[in-house]
Amino acid sequence: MLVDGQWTKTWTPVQKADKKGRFVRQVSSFRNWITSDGSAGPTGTGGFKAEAGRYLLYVAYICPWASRTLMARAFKGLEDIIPVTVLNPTLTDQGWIFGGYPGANDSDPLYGATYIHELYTRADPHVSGRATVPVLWDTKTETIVNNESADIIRMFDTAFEHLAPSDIRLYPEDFAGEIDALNPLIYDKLNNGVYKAGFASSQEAYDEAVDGVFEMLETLEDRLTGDFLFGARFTETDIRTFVTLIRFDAAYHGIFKCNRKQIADYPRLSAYMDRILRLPGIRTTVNMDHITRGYYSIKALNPTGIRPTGPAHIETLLASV
Ligand SMILES: N[C@@H](CCC(=O)N[C@@H](CS)C(=O)NCC(=O)O)C(=O)O
Repeated sequence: MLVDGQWTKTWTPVQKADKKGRFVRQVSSFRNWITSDGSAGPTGTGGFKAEAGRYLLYVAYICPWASRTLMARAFKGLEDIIPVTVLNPTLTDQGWIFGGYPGANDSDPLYGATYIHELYTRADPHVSGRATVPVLWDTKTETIVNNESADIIRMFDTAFEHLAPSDIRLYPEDFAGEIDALNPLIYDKLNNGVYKAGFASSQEAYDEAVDGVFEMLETLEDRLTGDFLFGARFTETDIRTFVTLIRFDAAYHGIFKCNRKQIADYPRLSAYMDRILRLPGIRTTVNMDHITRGYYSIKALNPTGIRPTGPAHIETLLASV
C-alpha cells in the first residue's frame, strides 16, 4: 500500500483485520463528483464538468466494485463518452499492473504507468492507502475524481444526461429511500460478506461472515417475486447485487469458502442473474476468464495459483448470451 506517496510494503490481499480477525475494507479516499455543470457534488470539490472524452475509467474485470461502474456506464449509454482501460487481472506485489494479459489493455494510455498506484501518487504525491480500482481519472486536471464505485455509479446516472439522453434511472427519486436502506445490508452481508469470509483470519470471523452471506441470499431469494429487487424497476441495487452473484459459483464458492450452496441452488436468484446478464450491454462487462484468473491468483489463499476448471453451468450460461 501507499504511505505518504511511497509504495511501502509487499501487496497482500488482507487489508486490515479487527481484534476478532474480521476483514476490514478501507474507505475510499478521492470523493469528488462529475456534475453536468461542474458544480460540487455531495462530497469533495467542484470543477469536474461532464464532458465527452475528458474522463477515463480504470477497471479490472475481476473486481466487482469496478464492474458496477462498467454496468452503470453501459446502462446509461456512456461507452463513447467515458473510455475504459482494463488492467491485468492478476495482482502483483505492487498491486494492479497494466498489460500482459489477453483482454487487458496493453498499457496505460495516459502516462505509460506500470502500476495503478502511480496514478494515485500523480493525483496526490502524499497519498496514503491502498491503490484500488475503479479509478475515475480526469485528463484535464490530471487527478483522480473519485475511486468509490458507489459514488461513480450515481454520477454516471445523472451527470451526462445532456450528452447522452437516457430514460433509465438507476437511482430513481421515488425509490431513493428504499435503495438507501437495502444497499448497506446487501453490501455488508453479501458484496463485502464474501470477502469477509474469504479473508477471515479466525474461524469465528469466517463463521459469522458466511452465515451473513447465506442469510442474505435466502432473503433475496424470498424477495425476488418480480423481475428485479424493486419489482419491475431495475435500479443500482440490482447492479450491486448482480456483480456478486455472477462471481459466486465460479469464485467465491471455492476460493472464499462460501460453499454451503451455489447460486445455481436458488431458482429465483439464478433466473434473476440470467435476466440481468441479458440486458443490453451487460454481457460485455462480465469476463469470466479474468474473474477466475484473478481470484485464483491470490497467493495468500491459493499458493499454487492453480485455477479450477468449472463450473460448467456458468460457462454454459455465459456462452448462451
Ligand atoms: N470502495 C471501493 C472498493 C474497491 C476495491 O476494494 N477494489 C479492490 C479490487 S476488487 C482493489 O482494488 N483492491 C486492491 C488492493 O486492495 O490493494 C469501491 O467500491 O470502489
